[in-house]
Amino acid sequence: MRTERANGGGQAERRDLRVIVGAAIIRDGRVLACARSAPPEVAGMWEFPGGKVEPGESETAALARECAEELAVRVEIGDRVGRNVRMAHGRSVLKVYAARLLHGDQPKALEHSALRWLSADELDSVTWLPADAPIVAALRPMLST
Ligand SMILES: Nc1nc2c([nH]c(=O)n2[C@H]2C[C@H](O)[C@@H](COP(=O)(O)OP(=O)(O)OP(=O)(O)O)O2)c(=O)[nH]1
Repeated sequence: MRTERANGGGQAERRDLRVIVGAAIIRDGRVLACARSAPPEVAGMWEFPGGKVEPGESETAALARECAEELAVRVEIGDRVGRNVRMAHGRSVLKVYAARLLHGDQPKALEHSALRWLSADELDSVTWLPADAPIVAALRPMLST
């Protein structure tokens, strides 16, 4: 039988659901997009920095950890961007949060093949991972032109 629990929003969520968090890091009206370097099926496609939330880890802690590991930056996590996006036949969910860089840190592509700061007009200039489409749409009005 499927085990369910109430999450903060009061909705039922599967206990075995894998949560993947992403950071929409915004600076001067642009968002940081990152090109995946692996695996081969998605290499060259663009995403928000982030990754899987580890057991017992909060979503914001996971984001801070992933941004440090992938980009060598410290971030402040803000509001959610867009909705929960179900992936992998419903076994995982992508949640993206707005974020800003702290202490003047400059992102370095430690795990990605490229980084780009995109304005609202440039959001469609890269090929995002398919699950990111509704997030990118929600992000557009948040980037000043
Ligand atoms: N980080 C990130 N992952 C995304 C996005 N969109 C999207 O579909 N994904 C998918 C790609 C992967 O299947 C999964 C994230 O897994 P990952 O392999 O990057 O996670 P991780 O850093 O924890 O990796 P690992 O420790 O397991 O190697 O979520 C996005 O915008 N950001």
